[in-house]
Formats: sequence, structure tokens, C-alpha cells
Amino acid sequence: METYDYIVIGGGSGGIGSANRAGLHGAKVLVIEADAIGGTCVNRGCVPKKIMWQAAQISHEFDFAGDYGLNFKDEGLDWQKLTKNREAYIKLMHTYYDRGLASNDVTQIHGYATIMGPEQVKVGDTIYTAPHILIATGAKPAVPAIPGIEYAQDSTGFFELASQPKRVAIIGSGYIATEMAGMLQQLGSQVDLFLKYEQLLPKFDAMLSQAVTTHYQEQGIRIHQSAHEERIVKEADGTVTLWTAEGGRHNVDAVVYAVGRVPNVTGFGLENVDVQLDEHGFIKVDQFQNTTAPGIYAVGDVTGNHLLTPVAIAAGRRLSNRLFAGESNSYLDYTNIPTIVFALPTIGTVGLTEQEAMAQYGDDAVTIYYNKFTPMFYGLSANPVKSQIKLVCVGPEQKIVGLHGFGIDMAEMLQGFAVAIKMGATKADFDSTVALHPTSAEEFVTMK
Ligand SMILES: Cc1cc2nc3c(=O)[nH]c(=O)nc-3n(C[C@H](O)[C@H](O)[C@H](O)COP(=O)(O)OP(=O)(O)OC[C@H]3O[C@@H](n4cnc5c(N)ncnc54)[C@H](O)[C@@H]3O)c2cc1C
Ligand SMILES: NC(=O)c1ccc[n+]([C@@H]2O[C@H](COP(=O)([O-])OP(=O)(O)OC[C@H]3O[C@@H](n4cnc5c(N)ncnc54)[C@H](O)[C@@H]3O)[C@@H](O)[C@H]2O)c1
Repeated sequence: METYDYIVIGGGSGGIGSANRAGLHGAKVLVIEADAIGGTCVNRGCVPKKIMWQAAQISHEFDFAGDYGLNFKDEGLDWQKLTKNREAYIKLMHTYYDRGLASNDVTQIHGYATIMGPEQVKVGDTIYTAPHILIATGAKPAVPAIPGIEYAQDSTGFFELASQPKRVAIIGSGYIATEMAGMLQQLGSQVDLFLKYEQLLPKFDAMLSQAVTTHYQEQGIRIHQSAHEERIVKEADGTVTLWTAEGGRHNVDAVVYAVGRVPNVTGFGLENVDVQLDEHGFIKVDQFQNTTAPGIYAVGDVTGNHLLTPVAIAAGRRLSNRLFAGESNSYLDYTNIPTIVFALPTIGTVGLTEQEAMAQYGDDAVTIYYNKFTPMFYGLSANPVKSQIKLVCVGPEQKIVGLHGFGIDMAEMLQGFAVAIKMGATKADFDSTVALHPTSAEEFVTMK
């Protein structure tokens, strides 16, 4: 039996964030990870996704290089080189994580953890004990219940594809489907996108859903609205065919699905402690990340609240500040969390959508500022990708409760605006801020 102050189950974003912070505060910490260190984000999420997106973004910029008098010879995408370099980068990140944990004196073991009872976790034949146990086991792809789904890829399988699918069907309309569709189409695949409803990103501000759906259609992505996938058939030539209830028959090289995530809550002994789940199957936590079992906490995707890496990290760090640094009121405020969808172009959002603001404050209290413009990057082109931005303001003081943007560079623009909105900025604050010229960002402080 080995004793620690803190046992962290899961070495992903939330687990590592919390473990490192606890170690920094002097706690004796053990992280148990069954798979590769870094979890979903590093190995099969944000990182490989962003590398694929960057390849697509470079390709997009090359498309406009001719307008600048720069003529490059396009020899197409070398998928194997891109994926090989991507995996090498991920391996390098593993060493950064190992070093970070070691520098905070966090012990790391590779193995599958099982909770045996309060304060007790087993890996192999060894029992580890600690007064505080963190569950940071993350989530996995939800699987559509249709015959032949085993012939399709989830997002993890997508990153394992040995060659570029030249014709791909994507089922889904959330973050992952939107990101994959944009990057694959730009990299030369023909994309068919199967949406459950009318538009992509149906939970985002209507301006964003509309902008990306229309733009993708204009780019040649074939969008199948309100589609019902029925079955997938593997053909003798190795291709796959997706059949829809509407009678559609779509023969492609790969079907990829991204229809949400389900939490990892089974197979590691939750039944041995009083950890309750919510109505959606996620671990129930209070604002301090306490589960219903004393001494057991949960952060990140397994809790179902904003499935984003920085959220998991922030919740994990604040928890460790509370447990090991005496900061009794340390918790994560889940309001005004900024988020980027790495579509092509990018989509950024923080705060309330227009629809949410009207429901919360009443239509009359809400003022909307909207602008559509051509970013200067496209200024020399006959086919610009126009940006669209929106501010959602409430009350006579016009407090900004939502900021949304569709367009090139949104990803690098949003962070600073998120700080301002978190601090309670008003439209007058934006108006009184001197613009940066010539940029797209200046459009946010010059809206009429
Ligand atoms: C394709 C894709 C793209 C994404 N892109 C972004 C993005 O651009 N930006 C962003 O903010 N978020 C992104 N996300 C979301 C982000 O990856 C997750 O929100 C984040 O990884 C959640 O961290 P976590 O610590 O809760 O869980 P995870 O990172 O999933 O870590 C959980 C870990 O627990 C381990 N584990 C589970 N059970 C046990 C056990 N019993 N014993 C030991 N170990 C166990 C797992 O192996 C895993 O490594 C993306 C996700 C996907 C799928
Ligand atoms: N850039 C980022 O920060 C980023 C990128 C990727 C993923 N993520 C995180 O990972 C989570 C999972 O991503 P996701 O795209 O799988 O989920 P999601 O929750 O973003 O979207 C799932 C979508 O699938 C649709 N859907 C559900 N069942 C369907 C069906 N049978 N057929 C067709 N469509 C169906 C839903 O309408 C929904 O729009 C996201 O919620 C997000 O938090 C973040």
C-alpha cells in the first residue's frame, strides 16, 4: 500500500492541470493514466486537430497568393508527411508533460485505476490511498446506433486514417463536424455533411450558424439538412456507402461521425463509492467540483460542463488551490467562457447569444450591433471571405453580454475581448478604445 495526499485518475487536461498545481503547493500527488499522457486534447483532440487545421489554413492562404503576385506550384497534400510530422509533435508534447509533472514532484504511473472504496484506488496489485481523489477520466465519442457504424470512423479513428479520404461523409453538426468538414474540403476532399437539423452549430448565435452553413455550401460542401442516417455498408472495393432514411445513397472513401461525447464513468469502481451521476450520465458536482462522495472530486469532460481543455485545466487548478493552498473559496466561474470553432474561417464566441440575451433580459433590453466586412487579406481578391461580427448589449448602460465573430483571425482576436467582457465592459468602453489599424479586430471597437 502506498499513501499520497492526492490521487488523480486520468492524465488529461484536467488531471494534469490539477496534479501540477497540487504538487506546486507541496502535496504528495499521484497521477494514474491508462493511455498516453495528455489525454484527449493532446493525443486525439485539440492538438492533432489544430495541426490539420493549420495545414488547411496555409492551403487557403495559398489560394489567394496569386492576387499578391506570388505564384506557387501546388503539388497537393502529402497526407503521410503531414500525419507523420503531427504524430512526432505529439510525442514531443508527451516529454513536456512528463517534465512538467516531474518538476512539480508529481508521481506518474501508467495503468488503469479502479476505485476500491473511500480513499482507496487500485492499479494492478497495488493499492494507493489518499484523503483526496480526483476523477478526471474525460469522455469518449457517442456512437450513432445504426447498422454498419463499425465501418465508420469517430474523431479518434479519423486521426488514424492512413490516407486522405478523397470523398468523405461527415455525420454531425457540432464543433468536430464543422471543423473536419472545413479542413477536409480545403485540403481537397469532397465533403458531404449530414446535419440533424437545418444548420451547423445550432446552439451558437444564429449569425454564426447561418454564416458557416452558407459559406460551406458556397465552398462546395454538400450539406444534407435534417438528414437521418440509416445504415452504412462496406463495399467490395473497400469504399463505404451511407444510406439515409430520405433515400440518399452516398458512396465515399470514409464516413466520419461526431455526434457528441459520453462521459467515462464505467469500469473503474464508481459503484464502490457514493458518486452520483446527473440525468445525462455525467458526474454530478457542485460549484467546488465536489462529487456526492466526500473526498472525491471530478473535473473536465466527465462532469459535462463546457467540454473544453482550458475549462478542465482551470477547474482542476482551482480545486487544488482550495484543497492544498487554503483558498477555501477557489472555484471556477463557468460564465463567459470563450470558445473558438476551428472552422475555415474561424468562429469565436463568448457570452450570451442574441437569442439567449433576449430570453434572459427581454427583447427591449437588448441592443445588437452587427457588421459585415471584407478583411484586408482579401482586399486584392474578387472572391473575398467576408467576416461577420456581432455585439450583444443589455440595459441602458449597454453592457456587453455576448461577442460573436465569423472570419479569418477570430481565433487570435477573441482572448483579449474575453478579458474585457469578463470585467464587465460596456459598448462605451469599446467605443473609447483606440483602434488598431489595419486589422479585423478594430471593427469590434468601431461599430455603429
Ligand atoms: C477532435 C477533438 C477536438 C478538440 N478540440 C478542442 C479545442 O480545439 N479546444 C478545446 O478547448 N477543446 C477541444 N477538445 C475538447 C478537449 O479535448 C477536452 O475538453 C479535454 O481533453 C478534456 O479534458 P479531461 O481532462 O476532462 O479529459 P481527457 O483529456 O479525455 O483525459 C481523460 C484521461 O483519463 C484517462 N482515463 C480514463 N479512465 C481511466 C482510468 N480508470 N484509469 C486511468 N486513466 C483513465 C484517459 O485515458 C484519458 O487520457 C477537442 C476534443 C476532440 C475530441
Ligand atoms: N474547438 C474546440 O474547442 C472543440 C473542438 C472539437 C470538440 N470540442 C469539444 O468536444 C465536444 C464534442 O464535439 P462534437 O462535435 O462531437 O459534439 P457537439 O456537442 O459539439 O455536437 C454534436 C452535434 O451532433 C448532432 N447530432 C447528434 N446526434 C446526431 C445524429 N444522430 N446525426 C447527426 N447529427 C447528430 C447534434 O445536433 C450536435 O449539433 C464539443 O461539445 C466541444 O465541447 C471542442
